[in-house]
Amino acid sequence: MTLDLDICHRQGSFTLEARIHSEGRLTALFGQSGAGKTTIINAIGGLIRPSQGRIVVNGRVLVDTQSGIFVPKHKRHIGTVFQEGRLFPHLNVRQNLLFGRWFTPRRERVADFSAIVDLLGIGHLLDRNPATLSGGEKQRVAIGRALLTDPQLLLMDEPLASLDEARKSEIYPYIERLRDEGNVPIVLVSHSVTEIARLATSIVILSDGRVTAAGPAEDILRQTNLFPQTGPAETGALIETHVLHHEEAFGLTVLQTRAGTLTVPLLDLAPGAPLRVRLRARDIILSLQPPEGLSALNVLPGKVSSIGEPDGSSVDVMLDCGGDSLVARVTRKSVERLGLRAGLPVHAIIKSIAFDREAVGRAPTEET
Ligand SMILES: Nc1ncnc2c1ncn2[C@@H]1O[C@H](COP(=O)(O)OP(=O)(O)OP(=O)(O)O)[C@@H](O)[C@H]1O
Repeated sequence: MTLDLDICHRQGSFTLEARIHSEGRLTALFGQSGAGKTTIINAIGGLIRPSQGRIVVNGRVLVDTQSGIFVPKHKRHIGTVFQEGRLFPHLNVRQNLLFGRWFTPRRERVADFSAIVDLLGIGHLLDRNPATLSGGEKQRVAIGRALLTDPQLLLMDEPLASLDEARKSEIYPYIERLRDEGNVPIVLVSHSVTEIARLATSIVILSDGRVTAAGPAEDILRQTNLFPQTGPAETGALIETHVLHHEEAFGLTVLQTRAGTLTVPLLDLAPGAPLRVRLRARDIILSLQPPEGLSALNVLPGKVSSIGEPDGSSVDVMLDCGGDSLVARVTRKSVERLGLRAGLPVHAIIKSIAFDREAVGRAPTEET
């Protein structure tokens, strides 16, 4: 899918001036409260009319203020999922799911009800009333309802914001499947680094109504300075791995990366399954020698590729570990003490705490 958006919109004292080009299957709009994320979603969905500019989805012009084009909301074929699922309380789950269909002419109905129900794991909920569902279940039904309208694009405005961490972890795999198998590109609004690291293929960062950075998720997340609020704590590298084998006696799974293996808590996946692993910059320690007598199980050899600008007492050290780009956040003092410089061979020691559940997700599969 391609999304081309170049708009200017004023609302009150706020001005949005955003230009976005994305080919990602799941494009995350990330930024602090008030940055303009929802305004962009509303402009794409047709809820607001931008003061100026163009919006083109998959080559179809939805808005072009110069030539007076403004496709109305109901003709855009765009599905939206909001923070609160907004299910109809008087309809059961099946009726909620089918509701969206009523607005799609019969000949244009392509979405397969059972396939969507299976994808989202909501088959057992069909006769239930929304009031009896958990927050995560409600959101899965809301996603299903949006998909059944046969959208060409799915907008998700902080769909997980009202859920606790456990519910979020429960729903991530469904969004990953949707991203990889659903054939509907997604634009997701989020202000959680954890969420975008897990789900996004492309990231657009917004600040005060402007795009401050945009690109493939792995390129953006490595630049911890782009995330001044949460960056140093949460950002880092995304690497693609696959399951090598399990060590069930120890409750562990061994993953293959380009530079070596990583051992993580046992995963219920077959050998060969592709995975995306987030390695946070703050969870990586550097050593000049191969470490010995250490409890950490994960050590990847590599070399320093560059050293970032200091940020207070810390600095980001970019590493090349067999072709995987990692980033370690260390103190300036360590840089000096270890004599770190581009080209120097090092060992990246990854703290075992780095592998909490939400940091290990399914790797986006190639678009077909
Ligand atoms: N109808 C409106 N009239 C005037 N100002 C508005 C209107 N709607 C939104 N704004 C302002 O526009 C700015 C951007 O709002 P927007 O909802 O797009 O931000 P956001 O990045 O989605 O924030 P959040 O993460 O809090 O949802 C904010 O300063 C908001 O107060």
